[in-house]
Amino acid sequence: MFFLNPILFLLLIIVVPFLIFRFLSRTSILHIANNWWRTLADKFYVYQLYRVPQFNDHMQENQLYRKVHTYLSSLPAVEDSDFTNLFSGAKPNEINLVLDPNQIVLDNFLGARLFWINQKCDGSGLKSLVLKIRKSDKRRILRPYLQHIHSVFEELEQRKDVKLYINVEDEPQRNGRWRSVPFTHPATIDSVVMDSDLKNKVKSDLESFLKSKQYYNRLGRVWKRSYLLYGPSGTGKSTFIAAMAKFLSYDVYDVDLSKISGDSDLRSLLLQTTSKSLIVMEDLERHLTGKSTAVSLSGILNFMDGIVSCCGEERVMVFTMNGKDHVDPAILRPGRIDIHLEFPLCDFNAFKSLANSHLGVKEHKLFPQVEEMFQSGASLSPAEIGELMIANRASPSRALKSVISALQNNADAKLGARMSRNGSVRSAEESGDSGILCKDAGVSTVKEFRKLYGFLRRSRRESADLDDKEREIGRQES
Ligand SMILES: Nc1ncnc2c1ncn2[C@@H]1O[C@H](COP(=O)(O)OP(=O)(O)OP(=O)(O)O)[C@@H](O)[C@H]1O
Ligand SMILES: [Mg+2]
Repeated sequence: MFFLNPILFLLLIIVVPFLIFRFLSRTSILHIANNWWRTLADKFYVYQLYRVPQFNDHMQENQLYRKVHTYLSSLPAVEDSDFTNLFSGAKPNEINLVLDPNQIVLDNFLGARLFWINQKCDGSGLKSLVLKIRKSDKRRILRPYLQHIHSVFEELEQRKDVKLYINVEDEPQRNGRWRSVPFTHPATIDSVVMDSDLKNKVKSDLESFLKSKQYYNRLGRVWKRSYLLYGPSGTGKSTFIAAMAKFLSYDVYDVDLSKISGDSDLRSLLLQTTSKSLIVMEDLERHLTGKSTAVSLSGILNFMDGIVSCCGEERVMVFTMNGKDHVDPAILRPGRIDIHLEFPLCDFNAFKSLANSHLGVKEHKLFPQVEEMFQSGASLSPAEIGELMIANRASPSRALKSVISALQNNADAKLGARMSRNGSVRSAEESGDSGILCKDAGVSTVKEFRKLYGFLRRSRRESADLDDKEREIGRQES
């Protein structure tokens, strides 16, 4: 008999349940049964709910929401949940998991089960995270759990990528006014061409700012530092801002004043910025002198003083201008602007740094000619020189010649401008309107012109000679 054979019987009671379990585990039946059991067990507990909204009534960002959101996104439970969103990250091959509206994430802490529900209110579009916790666990768990979220968030912040936030037009149906993208600008403070002493001073100033929380608190001052970067176009102001953000590992908030509807709008935008951020206002003097923004001078002064910032914590403000001559001195006073950094046009030293970084050239036979051009007063921005070098990087000689000819054009243009100014001075003299000072200035200017004009003719000749020589060498080589 089959049942009397003990070996066959043993095989049957082991193999059959194994096969059944294997079949069930490959389908969703076990998973469904497990979920039903959990739902049923949950019915026997009383739960308490805590809502963490993204914004308060004044549309100021709730920092706890940001912390919880970052914490939840890092949990393996998000990966294991039945439904979640996948987005490509800033780095190649990086995939980010992003919570779906109404997704529930389960977390375990000190033996307690906690649920987070990612809620989106349909009418307003505002988001919030709802924590569901058993009442019996609440007293034991809640405080240490929130503390745990805070510590994990701080740890994640150390490793996070920097973001660039841009303010958009007011869209009430969307969340907040800032849109963010990963900030991947390649500039570093070392890659920006500027005086090396100045560079080191800025670095140590930023480093000491980072360590000065207690100091600012003791003084009762907002923990912030303000920089003014000023200089002609293409001298590296925006590039330096990117380098500062990278140095500090701070997010960048780029305030576009033309998209702000008034002082209160500027204030509410600032309330939505976070600490550890670099807040940037570019071309400030253009906005102040023109009609490109609805923000008033006093709105900007309040913003600079940081009195409107919610927590006044760890913010570096950077303003840029092409020149500060026509700017209200109230803006520039100490305390509002802590550090003034000038970004000048290239001199010969800056040119040599650019030649080194862009062409890999430390010395060249054309350098003396370039130096003479700078000494005569010709100048170009690092952006202009850098572009010429990049375009001709295959041939350093060609790159340097194109820089020389651009410097010559610049000198010609300056000469032309001064000649025409001088002409108008002379006609004013002839009409008897000018004072004695103008005559003196006219005489010295004529001397300068002669010097510059003689130099230009000489340098053109030298450059032509060099071209001939190179052509000759080229012919001989071929
Ligand atoms: N000092 C510099 N060192 C290295 N690169 C520079 C420097 N200045 C300018 N550049 C290069 O020139 C380009 C333009 O520079 P950037 O936009 O930073 O100038 P800017 O001063 O902000 O000009 P604008 O006033 O017009 O906004 C960038 O690609 C940058 O790499
Ligand atoms: Mg710029």
